[in-house]
This record gives sequence, structure tokens and C-alpha cells, in this order.
Amino acid sequence: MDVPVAGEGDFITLDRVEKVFDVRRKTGFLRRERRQVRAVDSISFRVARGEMVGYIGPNGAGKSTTIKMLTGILTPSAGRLRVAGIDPSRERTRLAHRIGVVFGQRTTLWWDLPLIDSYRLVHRMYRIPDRRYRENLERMTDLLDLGALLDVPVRQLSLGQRMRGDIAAALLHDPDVLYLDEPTIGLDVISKTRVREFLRQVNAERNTTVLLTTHDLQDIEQLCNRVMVIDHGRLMYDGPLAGLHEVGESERTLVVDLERELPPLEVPAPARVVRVDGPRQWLAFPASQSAAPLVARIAAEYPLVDLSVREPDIEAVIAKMYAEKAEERAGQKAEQRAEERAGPKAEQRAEERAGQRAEERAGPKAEERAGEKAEESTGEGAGENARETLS
Ligand SMILES: Nc1ncnc2c1ncn2[C@@H]1O[C@H](COP(=O)(O)OP(=O)(O)OP(=O)(O)O)[C@@H](O)[C@H]1O
Repeated sequence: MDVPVAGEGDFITLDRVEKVFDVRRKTGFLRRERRQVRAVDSISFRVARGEMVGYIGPNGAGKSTTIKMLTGILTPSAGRLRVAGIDPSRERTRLAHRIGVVFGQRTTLWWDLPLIDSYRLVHRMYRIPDRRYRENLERMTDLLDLGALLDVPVRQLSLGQRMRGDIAAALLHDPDVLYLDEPTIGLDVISKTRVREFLRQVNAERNTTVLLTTHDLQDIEQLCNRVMVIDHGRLMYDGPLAGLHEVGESERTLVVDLERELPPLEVPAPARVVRVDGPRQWLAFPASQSAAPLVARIAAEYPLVDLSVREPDIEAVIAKMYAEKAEERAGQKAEQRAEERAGPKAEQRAEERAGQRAEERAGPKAEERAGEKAEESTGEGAGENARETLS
């Protein structure tokens, strides 16, 4: 994917950012195997001030690692990363005043203290001016309906109440950017709606930039105009949510009701009947094509009573995208294994043949040159990345 050009409004910029973990694994009584995990692999993107962007991908794709680099918790192995002009890992404390973070799976609140005490601690830690703190607290309490919860110890709050408490804590110091990692995980429909409404409001009023990581695509559909899809550390898609349909080659469904039960309708490919139930038939056709010619043809040739068009389900589109990538990778792996199996012998034979030809053609000098070339191409010592051992 091309590296986007920096713009003036850019608030978050990543240029070919990588994160490689060195992992050591016990493989026997005294044996340890060293392995590298490329959690983030040359990712580049830019986010403008006030944008709300979804950052999605399957488990282990590298989302949390990206967020951790954006907060300064982890240092990139390579590439350049800036948030509000700050290098997060070098100036983590300065950056902390500009960002808010919510991890849906764990709280940043003090477990045994009443909610209000956590807020008082945040007030001190971030040195929020008293007036601003009071105003913000009042506003959050009102918008997130926290009034009755302020004196309750965090451990006694329900998941939805705790999440609202966490979001308020992340916003008390008026951050310019908010990272949300699964903010609606485990919440019921009403709590989810409330959290989403609140985020929309904060974004509209304060122009807060929001980077949202979630497995709940409704969060993205309802909050973000832009979505980035990451898989195996690589950015696979960056654009509007609707554009995913084209990338994922999704299909729409035309549901037709006929006067009577008929065999599957004969329609021009790629449209095709995918289901028949009495006089009702379902036809799949590419989402990128208009339904009009298909409808016209059916209306002209069959006893049509009614019809409707169903849009593709975004979850299905993304699932298909992940599955296709997984298939592609499985294919590559199989090829690699086949090459490795055939490799040494085949290579040896090729080298022997090349050597014989060279000898025949040019005698001792050519042999020397061939030897030098082979040494160069082993590439030892090349491409050493900066690495961090965390295990
Ligand atoms: N500290 C670490 N040490 C070694 N490997 C790590 C470390 N943190 C993450 N990884 C590996 O990096 C890859 C990306 O992990 P990451 O947590 O960023 O994924 P994710 O997209 O957030 O996944 P999930 O949706 O499950 O939270 C995974 O293979 C993970 O095992």
C-alpha cells in the first residue's frame, strides 16, 4: 500500500511502522526456540483532526500493538510515528495530556474506590484546572448518566456502568485524541447505544479524534466514516465502510415473489438463483452492479408479483475478506514447504550443472567469480531490524 502524503490537518501519522517481538519458547527440557513475531508490518496511515476511524481485524492482527505504539507503551521496531507532532515513545508523559485511552477488557479505574475518588485522582494526576475539572465532571455525569454511581465502589458496578465510568475518566482532561479498544464489549443494546451516542456527541462538540478498535461492526457503522482493516500486521484496506463491498466483491440479493412455484429462474451470469422456497426465489448478483437489468428481465419473462433488494451484510463481507487472505497465505505456505522439500537437492544439482558449464567455458577464473557471487547472495548480516525482547 502506498505511503500517504502528509497533510496539514494530519493528527496521527504512521510511516512504514513495524513492531517485531522476539519470542522465546520452551521446546524441550533445556531447549529454547527463538522466533520473531511481526505484529505490525510496515503500516502507513494518516488521521486528520476530528476524524472517527475504525481499526478492525481478526484476533492477533496487530490492532492492540498499534494502539500501544500510539500511546508510547511500546516502541516501534522501525518506521516513524507521530501523534499531535509528538513521538509517543520518547515523550510519553507529554503525550498523556493529549490522549485518552479506554480498554474495554480492563478498567483504568481504582477497583476498591468509589468512582468519584478515581476521578479525583485523575484530576490530580493530569493537573486539570479546578474549574475545568468541575465543568467536565458535571457534563460527563449528565451525558453518561453517572449521578447515582459516583459513590459506588468500582468493583460493584455492572460492566456497562463501569464502561461509562471509564469513558468519563478518559475524557476528564479534554484529550485531543481518544483510543477506544473494544468500548462496547459485553454491553447490552441500550448501553451500547448510549455509549455510541455519547461518543458521537463528544466528537461533534470538541472535534476529538477517535480511533476505534472493535469486533462489533455496528460500532463502526454507526460511528465511523472511515475504516482500516488490518490482518497479520498489514493494512489491507483504508477507506469508507461502503467501499469494503467492492474490495470484498460482495453480492446483493434480489428476492422475487412469483405468481406460482417455478423451477429456478434462468438469468444471465454472474446472477444466479441461490434459494427457492415455494413461489419465492432469492438471486445473488454482484453488489457493484445495478439491479435494474436483472429486474427488467425477470419482469419481462416471468409472472412477477413483488420484489425487494437486500444489501450485503458487512460482517459477511469482512469475514470473506479474512477467509480469502487466510486461503492465500495457506497456499503460499504450501508452496514454500514444497520448495523447501525439493530445495536443497534441486539447488545442489543446479549448482553442480552451472559449475560444470562454467568450468567448461572459462576455466579457473570463472570458478573464482562464481564463488564470490554465492557468498554475497547468502545475505548474512543484512536487514537487521531494531528488535525488542519482551519475553
Ligand atoms: N508482548 C508480546 N510479545 C510477543 N508477541 C506479542 C506481544 N504482544 C502481541 N504479540 C503478538 O503480536 C500479534 C498481534 O497481537 P495484537 O495483540 O496486537 O493483536 P490484536 O489485533 O489486538 O488481537 P485481538 O483482537 O485478539 O486483541 C499476535 O500474534 C500476538 O501474539
